[in-house]
Amino acid sequence: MASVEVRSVRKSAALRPRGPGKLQPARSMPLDYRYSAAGGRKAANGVGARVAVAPEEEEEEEGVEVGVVGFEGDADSPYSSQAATTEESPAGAGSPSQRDARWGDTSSYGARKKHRVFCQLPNGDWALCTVITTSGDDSVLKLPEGKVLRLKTESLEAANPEILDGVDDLMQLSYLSEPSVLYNLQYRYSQDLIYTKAGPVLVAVNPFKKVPLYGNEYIDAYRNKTKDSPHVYAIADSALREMKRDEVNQSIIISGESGAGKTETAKIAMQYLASLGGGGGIEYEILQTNPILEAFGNAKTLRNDNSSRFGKLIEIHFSTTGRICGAMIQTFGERSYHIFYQLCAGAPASLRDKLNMKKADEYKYLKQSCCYSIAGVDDAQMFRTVTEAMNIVHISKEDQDNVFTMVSAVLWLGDVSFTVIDNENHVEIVVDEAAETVTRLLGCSIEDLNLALSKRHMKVNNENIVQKLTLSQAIDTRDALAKSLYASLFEWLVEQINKSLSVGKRRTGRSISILDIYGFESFDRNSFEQFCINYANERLQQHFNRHLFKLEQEEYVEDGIDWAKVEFEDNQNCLNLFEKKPLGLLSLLDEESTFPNATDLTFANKLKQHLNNNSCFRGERGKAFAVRHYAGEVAYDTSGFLEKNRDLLHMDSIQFLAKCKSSLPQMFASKMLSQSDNPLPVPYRNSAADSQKLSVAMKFKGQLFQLMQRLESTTPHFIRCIKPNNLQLPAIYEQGLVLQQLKCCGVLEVVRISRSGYPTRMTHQKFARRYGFLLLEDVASQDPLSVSVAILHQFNILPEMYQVGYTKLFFRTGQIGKLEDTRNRTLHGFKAVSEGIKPVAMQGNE
Ligand SMILES: Nc1ncnc2c1ncn2[C@@H]1O[C@H](COP(=O)(O)OP(=O)(O)OP(=O)(O)O)[C@@H](O)[C@H]1O
Repeated sequence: MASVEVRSVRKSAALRPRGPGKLQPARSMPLDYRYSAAGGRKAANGVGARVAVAPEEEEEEEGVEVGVVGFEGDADSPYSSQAATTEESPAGAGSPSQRDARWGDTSSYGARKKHRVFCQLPNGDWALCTVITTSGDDSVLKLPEGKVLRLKTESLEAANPEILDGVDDLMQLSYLSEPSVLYNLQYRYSQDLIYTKAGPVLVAVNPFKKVPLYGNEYIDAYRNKTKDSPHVYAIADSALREMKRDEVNQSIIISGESGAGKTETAKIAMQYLASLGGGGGIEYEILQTNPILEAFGNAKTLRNDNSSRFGKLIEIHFSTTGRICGAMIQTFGERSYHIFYQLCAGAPASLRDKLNMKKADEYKYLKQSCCYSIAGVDDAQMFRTVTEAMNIVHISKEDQDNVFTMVSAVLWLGDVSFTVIDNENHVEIVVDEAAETVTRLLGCSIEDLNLALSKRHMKVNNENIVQKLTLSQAIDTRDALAKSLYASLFEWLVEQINKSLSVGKRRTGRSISILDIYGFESFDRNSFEQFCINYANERLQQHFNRHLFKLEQEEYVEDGIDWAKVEFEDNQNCLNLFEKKPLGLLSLLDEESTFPNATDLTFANKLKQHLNNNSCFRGERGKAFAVRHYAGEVAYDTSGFLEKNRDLLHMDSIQFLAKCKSSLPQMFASKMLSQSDNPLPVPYRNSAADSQKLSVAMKFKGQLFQLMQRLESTTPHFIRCIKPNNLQLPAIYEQGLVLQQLKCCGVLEVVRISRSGYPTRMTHQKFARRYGFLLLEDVASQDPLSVSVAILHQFNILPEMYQVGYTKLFFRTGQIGKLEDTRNRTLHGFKAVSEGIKPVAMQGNE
């Protein structure tokens, strides 16, 4: 979206911080929201169920032996034979076990002496405690810090035995309740184990400090498989292996809220791929795109000191030998900028003179935030890092100068001021240092600049007239020009980077794409930006659902294996609400944007008129409406929607750029003109209603569709980044905040389905071809199914760990990995691990 104002740099309404609890609480989520039974409502129950503990009772209970957790041999233990099942078990109404039955993981549960349980504290957090006694409906519990309290037994949640504390895959938890998951992640987080698997998904909790988990030693360990704990490296490694093994493009899809760690995670994944696939030098260039994109595309916001204001897909291409041979970056969305501060702080004297640079706090656009530095960041040093990175990705010195000239022009444009020349508030620009510097940097005359910013050509009743602009119109025109110059500059820069990384003829079609996209947003006030971001997240969620729930289960059914369907929340209805033609949110927005007399209020009324019966839509008072997103309900304020959606840079401004003598403005203008497929001759395309230019929302939708298409042809690997606190500080883990994010991305359902499902599959042919040589006999002439079954027997894969479908074998997690290890060891000439098997034939192997 080119809709973020330049003046929003480092602080703007759109980038306001998200304070604790700003995401909608369960109360405001859809009524049928799947977690409601276990989440917010229970908070009320838990707290309401509290009964005061009399001091003497406390005394008495203190005497009871605590601290020993004895689960072995206990009928209620998750380790008892019937409890080990992953199937849902019936449970008493309203009991925690019933609530958790939805997770399909709990056996019938009753609080027993010495059991560990979770109880909910008045602040809503869950605390792990020990049952001291149970009598009637109540249990007396001991909190970790020694306090004793009495609660209704039915408000308690079963806790897993100590042996499961901190397991590295949530799938291993016997009780998969919200408190268990929160506790497990917190347990690991407190030991700097920030990565945890949730079945196929990697959960990454932002440490907000350096953790000793990266670098060559770790990369080697994951490459050589001497480490297998959850890690971004492990995900990147799987992507690389699967790309080679299956000859299918891969994607690593990283999502999470602002400040959750997506960009860092993307860099860590790139680092691993560069290290394993590198050698030719291009990998270094790819890594160096990060400082450039961050300088021009990231800004300090109150939520994140280095917040990406754009989405990024980087496609890394590999040669047939598995070496990186190029990359391509696609960006989408809004952008704002560290580079202003870096240029002010770091430009060498000659450049400073040439661009007539001032200090950051002297520019109007930068003054508004009163925030000129970021703790721990040296802007001048960053400027040198950026220019060095530009050298590495082959952006010539001349082009670099042109880029910084534009950055300076944007800053100086903000300082261009106006004088009122008549009593109708019409204006002219003030010819001062600002105006003169802008004209020098862009290569135009003062007259041209004045004309562009103070007058507008209009077509009224087929007649061309020149309208003088009022002060506020002139300011808007100036800001729109600055914003558009910057947006064009960013786009151009990405194009140059792509040229430099271009794969050209070396392209093999094999690639790993890393997607770093802004997460779901819900603030007190949500505008057009949140509307677009949340729409994108609905699409991505559907991709996630499709791969982890829908396709997976469809495949089981199609292949005829024994499978009980697991329900999941499909967000198709919400996507329809956005995309349906002609009565979806986007179509209605576009239609209204083309009416000259339409206002944000008429738009809101139109939505209410047509969509009130849609279960995902709720009309609100005045200009507001709410959407029931998969992650909760968000209320949008339509103020500014139409203007932001039109986002028209007036033709006078485009023509002004086209006339400038500097090379970049000319290039930007011709691009803007070519992007517009308006049939009218240019001089007459003068009003918003005339323009056939794609609306911002439609452009966004188009980019999103392209992105989804690209992702659809890849095998996805998902990483969900979690922000443990809003303070950007280490060692603070806010349960409510973490839970909200886990809910937003359906982590618990994924674990549930993966635990009972068969995430790895392979056709009989491929399986026989790949592992057949490990059998003692010559299998070339046998049919693939018999060979497959023979392999399964040979390697003692337990019957509950796989299913044989019509066309494929389906495995529970981890089974193929064992076979793969054996295959690799055998291929490398080692003795096969399993019962002294030696290969007799190597037929059919790659
Ligand atoms: N693995 C990590 N190790 C150390 N610090 C981290 C890690 N991941 C994130 N951080 C810290 O958190 C900050 C925010 O991370 P990042 O910029 O990646 O968030 P983001 O999700 O991309 O946010 P946005 O959507 O606003 O761009 C980083 O600047 C860094 O300080």
